[in-house]
Amino acid sequence: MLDLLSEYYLVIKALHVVSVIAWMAGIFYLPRLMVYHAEQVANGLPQAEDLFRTMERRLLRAIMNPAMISTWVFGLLLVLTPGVVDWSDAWPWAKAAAVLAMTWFHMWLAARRREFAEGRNTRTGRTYRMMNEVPTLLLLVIVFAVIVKF
Ligand code: HEM
Repeated sequence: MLDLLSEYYLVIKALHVVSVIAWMAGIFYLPRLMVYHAEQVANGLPQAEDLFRTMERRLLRAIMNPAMISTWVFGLLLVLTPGVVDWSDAWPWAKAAAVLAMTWFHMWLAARRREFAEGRNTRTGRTYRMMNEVPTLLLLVIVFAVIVKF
């Protein structure tokens, strides 16, 4: 099994990066949709709500959830590959903390999506704009961790 992981190391890493790109695309786009959604409702223009709800549901279910799962699966396979992660370095710990925070952010967005779907959103467009900065900061930590390997 470990031999197989070593043999397919680069293929698994490529699949990991492709999954990461799809996950990040959604994680940046969904809060943006929520900014416009919250502002439309606040401005007394709820006509487009059904469209926003459909876009938010499809983005989360069809792209973000599968992409998050495959990022985790391929990432954990990389962790299990002999010689890839040395836990006495700092970078795997920094990356693990940032990846857990990214997963929490995904869950936070999923909970907000449910509120929008049920007409229970209480947050303003400004809040979603500010929350949009969270994945940017986490992405910086993750990419520096895996590339610079401090
Ligand atoms: C979800 C849990 C994750 C796990 C368990 C994980 C684990 C790993 C591991 C072990 C590597 C191999 C490092 C190497 O070959 O030296 C790797 C590579 C990589 N990961 Fe992750 N990762 C996860 C999520 C993420 C996320 C969320 C991002 C970006 C937002 C990301 C970006 C990358 C990149 C760009 C590489 C390639 C680095 C290189 O080839 O130098 N990973 N990941």
